Order: sequence, then structure tokens, then C-alpha cells
Amino acid sequence: MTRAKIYIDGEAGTTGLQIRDRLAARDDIELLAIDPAKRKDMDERRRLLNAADVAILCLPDDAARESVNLIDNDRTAVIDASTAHRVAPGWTYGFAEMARGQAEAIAGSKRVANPGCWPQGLIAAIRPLVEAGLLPAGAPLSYNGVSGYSGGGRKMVEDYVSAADPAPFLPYGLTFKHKHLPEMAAYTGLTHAPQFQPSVGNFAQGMLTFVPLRLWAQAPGLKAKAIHEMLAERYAGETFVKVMPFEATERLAGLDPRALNDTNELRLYVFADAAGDEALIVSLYDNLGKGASGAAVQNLNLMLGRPATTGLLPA
Ligand SMILES: NC(=O)C1=CN([C@@H]2O[C@H](COP(=O)(O)OP(=O)(O)OC[C@H]3O[C@@H](n4cnc5c(N)ncnc54)[C@H](OP(=O)(O)O)[C@@H]3O)[C@@H](O)[C@H]2O)C=CC1
Ligand SMILES: CC(=O)N[C@@H](CCC(=O)OP(=O)(O)O)C(=O)O
Repeated sequence: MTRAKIYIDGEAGTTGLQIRDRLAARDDIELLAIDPAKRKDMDERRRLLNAADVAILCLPDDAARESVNLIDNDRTAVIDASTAHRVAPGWTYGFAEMARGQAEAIAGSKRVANPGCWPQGLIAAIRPLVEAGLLPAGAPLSYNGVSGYSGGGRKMVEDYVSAADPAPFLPYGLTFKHKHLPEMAAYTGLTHAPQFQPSVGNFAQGMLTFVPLRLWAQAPGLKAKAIHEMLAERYAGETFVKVMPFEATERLAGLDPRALNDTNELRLYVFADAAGDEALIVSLYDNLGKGASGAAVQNLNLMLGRPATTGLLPA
């Protein structure tokens, strides 16, 4: 098998390092490494970007746009982990399980935008319901959750690690302007992005997100059990998105945001009141796994024509 040449632009950062670790042991891949002293040198980045079969961008948005502009050949494909191209024309959204045919679209694309960590939990929960007509596209939703601090990149990791007594739980996004809102609207099928209010916790990695649904008002006649059945049917057979059993329970010990760390899995749970008119869809995943580096490797596998699970299942 010819080894595919992969260059990770931003490999010293939180997401880049994780992707490099996931690819390092693979014998179907040749990693093109940049001299650490030149990692922000534009000419050296241009050389490596153009030498790569696939360039994976793990950079701030402006640097990611710059990298794309530095590519001057038709061969190099791109996976961009930043927010820069997620709703841009000509780019394919890299959430393979999002819709029928999406994995094939990713496999056939040379410009793939890796999804944001927060949007994935929402899109996985809501898109099948909107597509099936169970939930009206105009439903006014809210979305919230907690992420580990690695979600904020190197700077936030350093702030948490060096702080004497970081807050265990810190809400943010309190002006409702988060950079993920455009992709949330674009890929759920909702006519309005939800009211989104995230939080960060004093743990490095992992996330739990919540879509509360007041079905008696948002989708009269729709019951929580039907939502569970629709999601279970939609994701049946998927390796990386699983729907957990419908449970009537006050609390569930397994709902620890760190439970899927270092995996590429996303789990969906549906909870409800006795009548099934008040529901909650919970997504559990690793912000650095399915939320970033795992998804990037899954997309890379698809683009290289490898099995999607290559390097992503526990040994
Ligand atoms: N962390 C997460 O959970 C997720 C992150 N993402 C996205 O992935 C991207 C990377 O995020 P993350 O890894 O967390 O961020 P980090 O800040 O940890 O890493 C970014 C890396 O890019 C480097 N860099 C900055 N500017 C340039 C440049 N002009 N040329 C070359 N390298 C440069 C930085 O170097 P230096 O630090 O020296 O400036 C750093 O090593 C971001 O767009 C982020 O939004 C997406 C999903 C989840
Ligand atoms: C805890 C924390 O700060 N998280 C980041 C999201 C990280 C991420 O996923 O950013 P992109 O997907 O857009 O690259 C935030 O809310 O801005």
C-alpha cells in the first residue's frame, strides 16, 4: 500500500498533538513533520502543505484560512479543524453520521471542515427528528452543557493547570453569540440556531450536552419514546454514534462527561417524565475525540479510502 503523506499544520497544539498521536503508529501513513523552530514559518508551511496528500489544519481560524491559500496544487486535500470553513461554500461538513450519504460526500471531497465540538451533540440529537418531520424546523430550542477545559485550547489548559483553585463549573456564552451558532443552524435543519449556553468544568477532557424539549408546546403529540425510537433506528449499525436504552431514572451514574475520553464515540440518551411530554436528549462524548481529533481521523480514513474505523477502535 502506498503511504499517504499527511501534514498536520498546528501539530504542537491540543488537537494537533492528539491527531499526531493517533496517526503515529500507522504504517499506511507518512507524517510530514515541521522543524519546531519553523512551525510558524510561512514558506516552510507552504512547502509541507503542498507536499502532503492530506493537510490537517489544527490552527486558529485566520491561520487556517492562510494555510488553505498557501496550497497551490490541485492534489492536496484539506481537513480543517477550525471554525473557518464549516458553513463555507465548497466545503463538506465532516460529521459522517449526520445524514445518509454524508460519509460518501466526505470520501469524495478535497475540502472537509471538521465539526465543532458543541454542534456535534446537538446535530446528532436533533437533525433526525427535524428530517423526519417529528420536530418542526421552527421549534425554538435551547442547548447547554459542560466541556472539559481542553476545549479552550492551549491557553485555557495552561490557565486551569496553573490556577490555585479553579471554579469547578463556569458558565459562559452569556451573551448568546457563540461562534458555533451558524453551523448549529445550518446542519440541524432548524430555521433558528438554539439559545446556546455552554459551561466549562475543572476537568481536562470530555463533554456532556443537553437539549431540553417541552414537547407539549414545541411538538404537541410527539412523545419522548417516539424520539428515542427514531434516534435508535437512525443510528442502528453505526460504530461511533450509539443510542442508549430509554430509562426512567432520577439519576444515572454513567453520565460522567469523562466516560468516553480517548474514544471516538458519541452516546445519545433520552430521558422523560412519566407522560413523555417533557424530554431531555443528552449527548456524551470526548471534545478531543469525536469532538475533534477522532472525527478528523475518521474523515481522513474516508478520504484515503480506508475503513472508517482504522486506528479508532480500542486495541
Ligand atoms: N480543543 C478542542 O476541543 C477543539 C478545537 N478545535 C479547533 O481546532 C483548532 C485548534 O485548536 P486547539 O488545538 O484547541 O488550539 P491550540 O491553541 O491548543 O493549538 C493551536 C496551535 O496552532 C499554533 N499556531 C497558531 N498560529 C499559527 C500559525 N500562524 N502557523 C502555525 N501554527 C500556528 C499554535 O501555536 P502557539 O500556541 O504558539 O500560538 C498552537 O500550537 C482551533 O481552530 C479550534 O477551534 C475544534 C474542535 C475541538
Ligand atoms: C471549553 C471551550 O472554551 N470550548 C470552546 C469550543 C472548542 C471548539 O470546539 O472549538 P471549535 O470547534 O470551534 O474549533 C468554545 O466554546 O469556544
